[in-house]
Amino acid sequence: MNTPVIGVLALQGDVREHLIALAAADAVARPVRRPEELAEVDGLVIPGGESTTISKLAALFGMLEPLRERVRAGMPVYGTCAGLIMLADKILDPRSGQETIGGIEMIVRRNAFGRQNESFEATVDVLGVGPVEGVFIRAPWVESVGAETEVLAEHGGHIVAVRQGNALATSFHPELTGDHRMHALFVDMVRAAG
Ligand SMILES: NC(=O)CC[C@H](N)C(=O)O
Repeated sequence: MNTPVIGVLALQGDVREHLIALAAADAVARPVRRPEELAEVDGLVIPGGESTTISKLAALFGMLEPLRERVRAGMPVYGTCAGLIMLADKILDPRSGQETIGGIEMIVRRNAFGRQNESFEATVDVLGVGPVEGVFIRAPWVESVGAETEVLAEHGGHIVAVRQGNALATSFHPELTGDHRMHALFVDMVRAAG
């Protein structure tokens, strides 16, 4: 594959920052809102924001099933924060009616780091990448993972980065730091899948 085309799910959340980070990591990046747009990308980033809102809008825009299908078919996907929640097979504390795309065998806890610690930065050692500065904003953590899920990083004894096949997810926001190594890792995954 030459330059991979990577979409950023643009229903809600910090879309622009991901578009910039992907472009810096040598991908062609574009927003994706509709099934026709999803069909044209080689990989997809699901940004942070509010997972309940993203879930609602994905259903409203007729995107939930197309997203599930493409993830099931092996399209590389990277979820950050609320995006990680969207990739979980199970949410421990969902709002009523809250749906996910799924794809990673894991159970996640929303807003897990608690009120005292709603937003913070921490250095996180990511397997295969090294130490990165993680920005956590009302972040989830991963309570437990299945046999096929690889844990890439922990913070304070909690899982904050995982990978299963072509699906990557982090509790933190790498798009806010100007360090594009997590996006570069994902662009490599998209290239390898093509
Ligand atoms: N920064 C974020 O993406 C926050 C996630 C949010 N707390 C949620 O449950 O969706």
